[in-house]
Amino acid sequence: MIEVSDAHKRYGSTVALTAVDLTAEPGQVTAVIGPNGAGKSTLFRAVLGLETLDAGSALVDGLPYSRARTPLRAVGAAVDPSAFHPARRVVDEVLIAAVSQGLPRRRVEAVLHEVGLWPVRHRRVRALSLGMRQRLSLAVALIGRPRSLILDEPLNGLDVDGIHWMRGLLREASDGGCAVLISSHILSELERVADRIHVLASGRMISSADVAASAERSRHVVVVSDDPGALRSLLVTQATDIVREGRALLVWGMTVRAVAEMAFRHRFFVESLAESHDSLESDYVRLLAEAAPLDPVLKEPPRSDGPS
Ligand SMILES: Nc1ncnc2c1ncn2[C@@H]1O[C@H](COP(=O)(O)OP(=O)(O)OP(=O)(O)O)[C@@H](O)[C@H]1O
Repeated sequence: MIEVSDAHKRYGSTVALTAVDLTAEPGQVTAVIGPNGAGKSTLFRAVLGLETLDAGSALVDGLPYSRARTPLRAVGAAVDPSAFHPARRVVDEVLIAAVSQGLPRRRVEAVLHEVGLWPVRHRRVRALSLGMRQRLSLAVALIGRPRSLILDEPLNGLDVDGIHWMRGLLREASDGGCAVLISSHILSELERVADRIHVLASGRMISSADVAASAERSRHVVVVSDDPGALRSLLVTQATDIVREGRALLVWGMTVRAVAEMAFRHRFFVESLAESHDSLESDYVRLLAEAAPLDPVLKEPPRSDGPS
Protein backbone atom coordinates (compact mmCIF):
# COMPACT_ATOMS: atom_id res chain seq x y z
CA MET A 1 0.00 0.00 0.00
CA ILE A 2 1.32 3.43 -0.96
CA GLU A 3 0.19 6.52 0.93
CA VAL A 4 1.18 10.07 0.09
CA SER A 5 -0.09 12.84 2.38
CA ASP A 6 0.14 16.57 1.88
CA ALA A 7 3.29 16.26 -0.25
CA HIS A 8 5.11 19.46 -1.17
CA LYS A 9 8.19 19.76 -3.37
CA ARG A 10 9.78 22.79 -5.04
CA TYR A 11 12.79 23.07 -7.31
CA GLY A 12 13.83 26.70 -6.84
CA SER A 13 10.78 28.71 -7.91
CA THR A 14 9.16 25.73 -9.65
CA VAL A 15 6.36 24.08 -7.71
CA ALA A 16 6.63 20.38 -8.56
CA LEU A 17 4.14 19.15 -5.92
CA THR A 18 1.80 21.05 -3.67
CA ALA A 19 -0.53 19.49 -1.05
CA VAL A 20 -0.70 16.18 -2.93
CA ASP A 21 -2.58 13.26 -1.36
CA LEU A 22 -2.75 9.84 -2.95
CA THR A 23 -3.37 6.26 -1.89
CA ALA A 24 -2.62 3.20 -4.01
CA GLU A 25 -4.49 0.27 -2.49
CA PRO A 26 -3.63 -3.42 -2.75
CA GLY A 27 -5.57 -5.16 -5.52
CA GLN A 28 -6.09 -1.93 -7.46
CA VAL A 29 -4.46 -0.17 -10.38
CA THR A 30 -4.09 3.51 -9.47
CA ALA A 31 -3.18 5.82 -12.32
CA VAL A 32 -1.73 9.33 -12.23
CA ILE A 33 -2.16 11.41 -15.37
CA GLY A 34 -1.27 14.99 -16.19
CA PRO A 35 0.47 17.16 -18.77
CA ASN A 36 4.24 17.28 -19.20
CA GLY A 37 5.82 18.79 -16.11
CA ALA A 38 2.73 18.17 -13.93
CA GLY A 39 4.79 16.42 -11.23
CA LYS A 40 4.06 12.73 -11.88
CA SER A 41 7.68 11.57 -11.92
CA THR A 42 8.51 13.76 -8.91
CA LEU A 43 5.66 12.09 -7.02
CA PHE A 44 6.82 8.59 -7.94
CA ARG A 45 10.45 9.41 -7.15
CA ALA A 46 9.41 10.80 -3.77
CA VAL A 47 7.64 7.52 -2.93
CA LEU A 48 10.84 5.68 -3.87
CA GLY A 49 12.97 7.99 -1.70
CA LEU A 50 14.79 9.33 -4.78
CA GLU A 51 13.51 12.85 -4.01
CA THR A 52 13.14 14.37 -0.54
CA LEU A 53 9.82 16.10 0.06
CA ASP A 54 9.89 19.65 1.49
CA ALA A 55 6.84 18.73 3.56
CA GLY A 56 4.37 15.87 3.88
CA SER A 57 5.00 12.14 3.73
CA ALA A 58 5.26 9.30 1.24
CA LEU A 59 4.96 5.84 2.79
CA VAL A 60 5.09 2.29 1.52
CA ASP A 61 3.36 -0.22 3.78
CA GLY A 62 3.44 2.42 6.51
CA LEU A 63 7.17 3.23 6.29
CA PRO A 64 9.40 5.47 4.16
CA TYR A 65 10.67 3.21 1.37
CA SER A 66 14.27 3.82 2.44
CA ARG A 67 13.46 1.90 5.64
CA ALA A 68 11.98 -1.15 3.88
CA ARG A 69 13.87 -4.24 5.06
CA THR A 70 13.40 -6.14 1.78
CA PRO A 71 13.02 -3.31 -0.76
CA LEU A 72 12.40 -5.46 -3.86
CA ARG A 73 9.70 -7.37 -1.98
CA ALA A 74 8.07 -4.11 -0.87
CA VAL A 75 8.16 -2.27 -4.21
CA GLY A 76 9.05 -3.11 -7.77
CA ALA A 77 9.82 0.10 -9.61
CA ALA A 78 10.24 0.85 -13.29
CA VAL A 79 10.80 4.58 -13.53
CA ASP A 80 13.72 4.97 -15.94
CA PRO A 81 14.35 2.46 -18.73
CA SER A 82 17.61 4.24 -19.60
CA ALA A 83 19.11 3.50 -16.16
CA PHE A 84 20.79 0.24 -17.18
CA HIS A 85 24.47 -0.09 -18.03
CA PRO A 86 24.68 -0.11 -21.84
CA ALA A 87 27.46 -2.71 -21.95
CA ARG A 88 25.79 -5.22 -19.63
CA ARG A 89 23.82 -8.19 -20.90
CA VAL A 90 20.10 -8.40 -20.20
CA VAL A 91 20.44 -11.52 -18.07
CA ASP A 92 23.20 -9.95 -15.96
CA GLU A 93 21.13 -6.84 -15.15
CA VAL A 94 18.36 -9.07 -13.82
CA LEU A 95 20.83 -11.35 -12.05
CA ILE A 96 22.42 -8.38 -10.24
CA ALA A 97 19.00 -7.34 -8.97
CA ALA A 98 18.25 -10.90 -7.83
CA VAL A 99 21.57 -11.47 -6.09
CA SER A 100 21.46 -8.05 -4.37
CA GLN A 101 18.23 -9.14 -2.66
CA GLY A 102 19.24 -12.74 -1.95
CA LEU A 103 16.67 -14.03 -4.44
CA PRO A 104 17.22 -17.43 -6.08
CA ARG A 105 18.70 -17.53 -9.59
CA ARG A 106 15.69 -19.42 -10.89
CA ARG A 107 13.68 -16.19 -10.45
CA VAL A 108 15.87 -14.65 -13.17
CA GLU A 109 14.83 -17.21 -15.74
CA ALA A 110 11.18 -17.05 -14.67
CA VAL A 111 10.97 -13.28 -14.85
CA LEU A 112 12.79 -13.10 -18.21
CA HIS A 113 10.20 -15.50 -19.62
CA GLU A 114 7.43 -13.44 -18.01
CA VAL A 115 8.48 -10.21 -19.73
CA GLY A 116 9.31 -11.89 -23.03
CA LEU A 117 13.07 -11.20 -22.94
CA TRP A 118 14.29 -14.78 -22.61
CA PRO A 119 15.17 -15.04 -26.35
CA VAL A 120 17.35 -11.89 -26.13
CA ARG A 121 18.80 -12.53 -22.66
CA HIS A 122 22.41 -12.47 -23.94
CA ARG A 123 21.97 -9.20 -25.83
CA ARG A 124 23.70 -6.09 -24.48
CA VAL A 125 21.48 -3.33 -23.14
CA ARG A 126 22.75 -0.87 -25.75
CA ALA A 127 21.28 -3.10 -28.46
CA LEU A 128 17.77 -3.11 -26.97
CA SER A 129 14.88 -1.09 -28.37
CA LEU A 130 12.98 1.25 -26.03
CA GLY A 131 10.18 -1.31 -25.74
CA MET A 132 12.69 -4.02 -24.78
CA ARG A 133 14.23 -1.71 -22.17
CA GLN A 134 10.78 -1.16 -20.74
CA ARG A 135 10.42 -4.92 -20.47
CA LEU A 136 13.84 -5.14 -18.79
CA SER A 137 12.75 -2.47 -16.25
CA LEU A 138 9.69 -4.58 -15.58
CA ALA A 139 11.75 -7.74 -15.15
CA VAL A 140 13.75 -6.03 -12.41
CA ALA A 141 10.57 -4.58 -10.90
CA LEU A 142 8.87 -7.97 -10.79
CA ILE A 143 11.76 -10.06 -9.58
CA GLY A 144 10.99 -9.80 -5.87
CA ARG A 145 7.25 -10.49 -6.35
CA PRO A 146 6.59 -7.05 -4.84
CA ARG A 147 3.56 -5.99 -2.82
CA SER A 148 3.50 -2.70 -4.77
CA LEU A 149 4.51 -1.79 -8.32
CA ILE A 150 5.46 1.76 -9.33
CA LEU A 151 5.58 2.19 -13.09
CA ASP A 152 6.33 5.60 -14.62
CA GLU A 153 5.16 5.64 -18.25
CA PRO A 154 5.73 1.90 -18.80
CA LEU A 155 3.76 1.93 -22.06
CA ASN A 156 6.24 4.22 -23.85
CA GLY A 157 7.87 2.39 -26.71
CA LEU A 158 5.70 -0.72 -26.45
CA ASP A 159 4.15 -2.04 -29.68
CA VAL A 160 0.52 -3.14 -29.92
CA ASP A 161 1.33 -6.64 -28.65
CA GLY A 162 3.39 -5.11 -25.85
CA ILE A 163 0.53 -2.87 -24.73
CA HIS A 164 -1.84 -5.83 -24.78
CA TRP A 165 0.66 -7.86 -22.76
CA MET A 166 1.15 -5.01 -20.27
CA ARG A 167 -2.62 -4.78 -19.77
CA GLY A 168 -2.69 -8.45 -18.79
CA LEU A 169 0.31 -8.08 -16.54
CA LEU A 170 -1.19 -5.14 -14.65
CA ARG A 171 -4.49 -6.95 -14.20
CA GLU A 172 -2.76 -10.11 -13.04
CA ALA A 173 -0.62 -8.17 -10.56
CA SER A 174 -3.58 -6.29 -9.08
CA ASP A 175 -5.77 -9.42 -9.02
CA GLY A 176 -2.96 -11.04 -7.02
CA GLY A 177 -3.24 -8.27 -4.41
CA CYS A 178 -0.46 -5.96 -5.63
CA ALA A 179 -0.91 -2.18 -5.29
CA VAL A 180 -0.10 -0.86 -8.77
CA LEU A 181 0.74 2.83 -9.24
CA ILE A 182 1.17 3.83 -12.88
CA SER A 183 1.49 6.94 -15.02
CA SER A 184 0.97 7.24 -18.75
CA HIS A 185 -0.09 9.69 -21.44
CA ILE A 186 -2.03 6.92 -23.21
CA LEU A 187 -5.40 7.71 -21.65
CA SER A 188 -7.42 5.23 -23.68
CA GLU A 189 -5.29 2.42 -22.26
CA LEU A 190 -5.43 3.67 -18.66
CA GLU A 191 -9.20 3.87 -18.94
CA ARG A 192 -9.18 0.12 -19.60
CA VAL A 193 -6.86 -0.96 -16.80
CA ALA A 194 -7.11 1.58 -13.97
CA ASP A 195 -9.49 1.37 -11.01
CA ARG A 196 -8.80 4.96 -9.88
CA ILE A 197 -7.43 7.87 -11.85
CA HIS A 198 -5.81 10.95 -10.32
CA VAL A 199 -5.15 14.06 -12.39
CA LEU A 200 -2.11 16.17 -11.55
CA ALA A 201 -1.72 19.66 -13.04
CA SER A 202 1.12 22.00 -12.11
CA GLY A 203 1.86 19.95 -9.01
CA ARG A 204 -1.74 19.95 -7.69
CA MET A 205 -4.09 17.00 -7.64
CA ILE A 206 -7.10 18.47 -9.43
CA SER A 207 -9.20 15.33 -9.59
CA SER A 208 -9.37 11.82 -8.13
CA ALA A 209 -12.05 9.52 -9.45
CA ASP A 210 -13.17 5.94 -9.46
CA VAL A 211 -13.17 4.80 -13.11
CA ALA A 212 -16.26 2.56 -12.91
CA ALA A 213 -18.27 5.19 -10.99
CA SER A 214 -17.26 7.95 -13.46
CA ALA A 215 -18.30 5.78 -16.41
CA GLU A 216 -21.64 5.07 -14.71
CA ARG A 217 -22.21 8.76 -13.96
CA SER A 218 -21.54 9.80 -17.54
CA ARG A 219 -23.53 6.91 -19.05
CA HIS A 220 -26.20 8.17 -21.45
CA VAL A 221 -28.26 7.09 -24.42
CA VAL A 222 -27.74 8.53 -27.90
CA VAL A 223 -30.85 8.38 -30.07
CA VAL A 224 -31.07 9.62 -33.66
CA SER A 225 -34.65 10.04 -34.91
CA ASP A 226 -36.73 11.72 -37.62
CA ASP A 227 -38.10 14.36 -35.22
CA PRO A 228 -35.66 15.10 -32.37
CA GLY A 229 -37.64 18.14 -31.18
CA ALA A 230 -40.83 16.14 -30.61
CA LEU A 231 -38.95 13.15 -29.18
CA ARG A 232 -37.22 15.46 -26.74
CA SER A 233 -40.57 16.80 -25.49
CA LEU A 234 -41.63 13.22 -24.91
CA LEU A 235 -38.46 11.98 -23.16
CA VAL A 236 -38.06 15.04 -20.97
CA THR A 237 -40.75 13.66 -18.64
CA GLN A 238 -38.45 10.77 -17.67
CA ALA A 239 -34.86 11.85 -18.40
CA THR A 240 -32.66 13.72 -15.91
CA ASP A 241 -31.02 15.69 -18.73
CA ILE A 242 -31.20 15.88 -22.54
CA VAL A 243 -28.78 17.60 -24.93
CA ARG A 244 -29.55 17.96 -28.64
CA GLU A 245 -26.74 17.62 -31.17
CA GLY A 246 -28.23 17.96 -34.67
CA ARG A 247 -30.60 15.03 -35.16
CA ALA A 248 -29.19 13.23 -32.15
CA LEU A 249 -30.45 13.48 -28.59
CA LEU A 250 -28.09 12.65 -25.71
CA VAL A 251 -30.30 11.39 -22.90
CA TRP A 252 -29.20 10.97 -19.25
CA GLY A 253 -31.13 9.09 -16.61
CA MET A 254 -32.82 6.55 -18.91
CA THR A 255 -31.89 3.11 -20.19
CA VAL A 256 -31.69 2.24 -23.90
CA ARG A 257 -34.74 0.03 -23.40
CA ALA A 258 -36.79 2.83 -21.81
CA VAL A 259 -35.92 5.25 -24.64
CA ALA A 260 -36.71 2.58 -27.26
CA GLU A 261 -40.07 1.74 -25.73
CA MET A 262 -41.20 5.38 -25.56
CA ALA A 263 -40.01 6.18 -29.09
CA PHE A 264 -41.60 3.09 -30.65
CA ARG A 265 -44.86 3.49 -28.73
CA HIS A 266 -45.22 7.01 -30.13
CA ARG A 267 -44.22 5.87 -33.64
CA PHE A 268 -40.98 7.78 -34.03
CA PHE A 269 -38.65 6.57 -36.77
CA VAL A 270 -35.45 5.71 -34.88
CA GLU A 271 -32.36 5.58 -37.05
CA SER A 272 -29.93 4.58 -34.28
CA LEU A 273 -29.99 4.00 -30.57
CA ALA A 274 -26.93 3.26 -28.43
CA GLU A 275 -25.47 3.62 -24.97
CA SER A 276 -22.40 5.81 -24.57
CA HIS A 277 -20.26 7.41 -21.86
CA ASP A 278 -17.75 10.26 -21.78
CA SER A 279 -14.17 9.23 -22.52
CA LEU A 280 -11.42 9.81 -20.00
CA GLU A 281 -9.84 12.09 -22.58
CA SER A 282 -12.86 14.42 -22.76
CA ASP A 283 -13.06 14.57 -18.92
CA TYR A 284 -9.34 15.25 -18.78
CA VAL A 285 -9.42 18.07 -21.32
CA ARG A 286 -12.30 19.71 -19.42
CA LEU A 287 -10.55 19.36 -16.04
CA LEU A 288 -7.34 20.91 -17.36
CA ALA A 289 -9.25 23.80 -18.94
CA GLU A 290 -11.00 24.47 -15.61
CA ALA A 291 -7.72 24.24 -13.67
CA ALA A 292 -5.70 26.50 -15.96
CA PRO A 293 -6.54 29.85 -14.27
CA LEU A 294 -5.21 28.49 -10.94
CA ASP A 295 -1.90 27.33 -12.40
CA PRO A 296 0.75 28.10 -9.73
CA VAL A 297 3.80 27.24 -11.84
CA LEU A 298 3.19 29.33 -14.90
CA LYS A 299 2.17 32.43 -12.96
CA GLU A 300 4.83 35.09 -12.55
CA PRO A 301 5.82 35.63 -8.89
CA PRO A 302 4.16 38.80 -7.53
CA ARG A 303 6.25 41.93 -8.13
CA SER A 304 7.09 44.24 -5.24
CA ASP A 305 5.84 47.81 -5.72
CA GLY A 306 9.29 49.40 -5.53
CA PRO A 307 10.32 52.61 -7.37
CA SER A 308 10.54 52.11 -11.14
N1 LIG B 1 15.76 17.83 -10.70
C1 LIG B 1 14.99 18.86 -11.04
N2 LIG B 1 15.45 20.13 -10.99
C2 LIG B 1 14.66 21.19 -11.31
N3 LIG B 1 13.37 21.06 -11.71
C3 LIG B 1 12.86 19.82 -11.79
C4 LIG B 1 13.64 18.66 -11.47
N4 LIG B 1 12.85 17.57 -11.65
C5 LIG B 1 11.65 18.03 -12.07
N5 LIG B 1 11.67 19.38 -12.16
C6 LIG B 1 10.54 20.24 -12.54
O1 LIG B 1 9.42 19.85 -11.73
C7 LIG B 1 8.22 19.86 -12.50
C8 LIG B 1 7.59 18.47 -12.45
O2 LIG B 1 8.41 17.60 -13.23
P1 LIG B 1 8.07 16.05 -13.40
O3 LIG B 1 9.23 15.43 -14.13
O4 LIG B 1 7.71 15.49 -12.09
O5 LIG B 1 6.78 16.11 -14.34
P2 LIG B 1 6.03 14.92 -15.11
O6 LIG B 1 4.59 15.10 -14.80
O7 LIG B 1 6.64 13.62 -14.78
O8 LIG B 1 6.29 15.31 -16.62
P3 LIG B 1 6.39 14.38 -17.95
O9 LIG B 1 5.00 13.97 -18.30
O10 LIG B 1 6.95 15.33 -18.95
O11 LIG B 1 7.30 13.23 -17.65
C9 LIG B 1 8.61 20.33 -13.91
O12 LIG B 1 8.39 21.73 -13.97
C10 LIG B 1 10.08 20.01 -13.98
O13 LIG B 1 10.74 20.89 -14.87
